[in-house]
Amino acid sequence: MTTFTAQIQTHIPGFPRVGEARELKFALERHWRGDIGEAALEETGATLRARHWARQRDAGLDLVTVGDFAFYDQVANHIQLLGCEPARFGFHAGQSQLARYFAMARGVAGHGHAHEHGGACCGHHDSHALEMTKWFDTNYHYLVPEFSPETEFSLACERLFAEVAEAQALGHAVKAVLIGPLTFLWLGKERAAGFDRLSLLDKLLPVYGAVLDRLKALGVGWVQMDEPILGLDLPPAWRGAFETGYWQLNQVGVPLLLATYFSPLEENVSLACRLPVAGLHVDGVRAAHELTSVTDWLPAHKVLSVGIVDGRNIWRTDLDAALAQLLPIFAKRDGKLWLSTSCSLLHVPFSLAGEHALDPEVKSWLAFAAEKLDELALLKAALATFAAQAAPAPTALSRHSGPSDGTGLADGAGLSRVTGLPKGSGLSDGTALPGGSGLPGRTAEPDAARLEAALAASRAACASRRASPRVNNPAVAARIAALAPDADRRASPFPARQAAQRARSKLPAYPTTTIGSFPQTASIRSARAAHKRGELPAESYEASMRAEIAFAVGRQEELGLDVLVHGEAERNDMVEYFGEQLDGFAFTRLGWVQSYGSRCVKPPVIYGDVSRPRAMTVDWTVYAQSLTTRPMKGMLTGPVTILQWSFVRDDQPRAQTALQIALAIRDEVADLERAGIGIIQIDEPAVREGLPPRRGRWHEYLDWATRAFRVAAGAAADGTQIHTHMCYAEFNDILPQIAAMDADVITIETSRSAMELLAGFGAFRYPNEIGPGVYDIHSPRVPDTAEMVDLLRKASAVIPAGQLWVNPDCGLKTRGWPETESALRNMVAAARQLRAA
Ligand SMILES: CN1c2c(nc(N)[nH]c2=O)NC[C@@H]1CNc1ccc(C(=O)N[C@@H](CCC(=O)N[C@@H](CCC(=O)N[C@@H](CCC(=O)O)C(=O)O)C(=O)O)C(=O)O)cc1
Ligand SMILES: N[C@@H](CCS)C(=O)O
Ligand SMILES: [Zn+2]
Repeated sequence: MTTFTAQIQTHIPGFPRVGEARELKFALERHWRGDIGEAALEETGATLRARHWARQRDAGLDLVTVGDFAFYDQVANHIQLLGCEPARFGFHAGQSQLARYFAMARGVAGHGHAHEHGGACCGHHDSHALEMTKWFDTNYHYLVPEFSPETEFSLACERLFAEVAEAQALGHAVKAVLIGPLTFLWLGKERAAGFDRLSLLDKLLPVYGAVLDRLKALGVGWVQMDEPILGLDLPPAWRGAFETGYWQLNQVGVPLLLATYFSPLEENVSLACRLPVAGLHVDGVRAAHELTSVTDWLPAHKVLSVGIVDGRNIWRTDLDAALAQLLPIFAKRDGKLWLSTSCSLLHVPFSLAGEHALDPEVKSWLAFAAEKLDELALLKAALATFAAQAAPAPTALSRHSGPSDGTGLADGAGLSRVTGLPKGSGLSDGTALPGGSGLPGRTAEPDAARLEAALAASRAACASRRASPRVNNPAVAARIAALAPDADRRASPFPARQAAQRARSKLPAYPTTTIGSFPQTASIRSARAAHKRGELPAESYEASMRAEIAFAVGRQEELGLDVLVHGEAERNDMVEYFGEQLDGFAFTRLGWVQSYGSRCVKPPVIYGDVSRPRAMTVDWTVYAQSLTTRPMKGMLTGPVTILQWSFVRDDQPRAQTALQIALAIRDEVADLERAGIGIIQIDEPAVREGLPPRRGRWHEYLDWATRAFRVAAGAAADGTQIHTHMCYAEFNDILPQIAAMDADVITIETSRSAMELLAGFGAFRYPNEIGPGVYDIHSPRVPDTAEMVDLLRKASAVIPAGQLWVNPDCGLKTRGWPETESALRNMVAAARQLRAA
């Protein structure tokens, strides 16, 4: 067994950094408010790192990961490490590196305040924060590096090396992690026309070399180089650059583990396998079907790290299935195998330990970051045990390193050809063994009984999830089976609907509206927190939310907006709020996941068929409408966004889950309509980020995703105006599909890409009405009227004026009231100027 355990190593690509109780969030916000200094913030960082490394070691992992911590974002860390901070932040002598870092992440306003984050705001004094965009298909936002022909690189920050030393001083075996040079360049954006950022590679590689030299000098055993772009459609020049780049980096002589995740490698399998590195990590969940070819192609002297535990979702691993997958690979790799999570655990919550309110059955189906560490340790122990039982020494396993023989196992290995598991192991008989659920820790090698009990507990949980009556709801299945083929079509085409809606609402030209949320003030949040703690009765909580709604409606009337919103005071989050009210969803108490900087979200868990037991938004909306004679816009989150920002069941296609959510939203639309609401917005900001990494699969996704939206909206009468809203992404490459969603009005974020996006909409001749965001809500800066008039004039040049709406880029929940009111006042004035002209 010792021989096998020595050859099986466990590690993770990264760990959540915000802390079990969001300690980092609170420390950051205190620091930004000026309540604590840098030393105290640094101390929080060091405490969290130490705790998280201890977690990894105590769970039994062989290596702890260093370099995954960041005070704001891991890409921003690399911008500082590699010395390519844009010069515009007015850095000055004596300014600390951390202050420079936050300036870059949050912007520096000329008027003495920091911006919350990116966006092309404050262009006139050019100190706006770096843009933020989605990290691949996750709900995490990274800061976008900026590149131009003048960009220079240098080893400019000691932080990574200090963290390595910190971990070593604590006695850990360290694997450092870096974003690889190709992925770093790919994620950046060119700030000069006609410039190709790949041309910077020659300048960048020596700096990576210097970083690796330093890590080597520190005695780091392994460096994980994250290159997830190997799972994308790469232009040939980028593929070629991997060969030259890694040849150069390999010269340093520190073992490199090339890490890919989120997507299969496909045509890049052979490239990834032959690069001159010491090991390759692959996503064993999303690229499970490639495990055999990678196992076959990867030269025998290299380490294969299989990301067998899902780092993107929260389901407990089916350990039997995982072992069945691993055993043949293990045999082919001569017993030398690394086990890991598919990707960094940044994307899952910290631990299930505090989830006392979660239904115990559902809870038993889940594994968050801490539990996933235990799963890895368990898989290692099981694999070593089975291998030891099957053969006394690794030499008895296959030495075969060529293409698969089909069985995946060497003759004489003594493993069942059906399951890949040793006969009598108890793994393949499906019986749930009694015993503790405690998974093995590092303190002692788990004895056979403990291992068997832990495996049995895992098996029982997976079996309970498969068989549970709460997962399948026959009424939902019946409704989907009976869904009319034209359920995704409105009764009439857009021109007829537009006429009916204009007759009903009688809005002026350039109608003004907002995207839905108004400031989520500290008093709103603390009222909700008190209510959740049981200290504020439901009636008092509801009364205070009604007062907030009345306040927001009053302000909007006073500002002269045309289409009002209730302001979303009662919503903790635009997805979680709906998840809490839908059947088939579970929600957590502490299941926070970092979204950007200090901001977190708590994604709900979709574990079963989705249905809507009762109306979710009607009372609040009707109350808001009762306060005004102006149209009140109902506010819903769309099916694709609810799907994308939740943890989704993996036992049926995502398309099916999206359709179930769509039917629930469809019923809400019908209820709002019946209650007299004539304008309903169905937000779909996450449509773009749901696109599969490979373009070849876009079509299939866009078909079901846009249909889900149309099903949600499809029952609305012609005179009911359906809006949708999108933000946080570039949309120009999916304009036909956005148009096919057939919303009557789309409000869309435009300020980050200036009016580039609108040019796309204009060129495409987007057929319905559009509200291009006329100001960036991510900054407290108040844009003046002239600036917004200018943007609207530019918009009118490409889109017929009769199609245009006037609104901010996105919701105002992260803003304060003073800047919100001033900005909206200027926005209404801008619309009036255009009308007058
Ligand atoms: C539009 N965006 C969203 C994304 N994903 C979502 N699921 N939701 C989104 O809105 N992805 C893309 C963008 C990302 N943008 C943001 C913007 C803002 C936040 C944010 O502000 N997050 C808050 C948490 C919001 C929340 O859920 N609040 C709850 C609980 C609040 C809380 O922590 N309460 C404390 C006590 C507070 C007190 O005053 O006593 C507690 O419970 O301990 C609520 O309002 O009830 C954040 O703070 O990070 C996220 C993404
Ligand atoms: N209605 C939501 C959309 C955010 S993308 C809001 O206004 O916050
Ligand atoms: Zn938005």
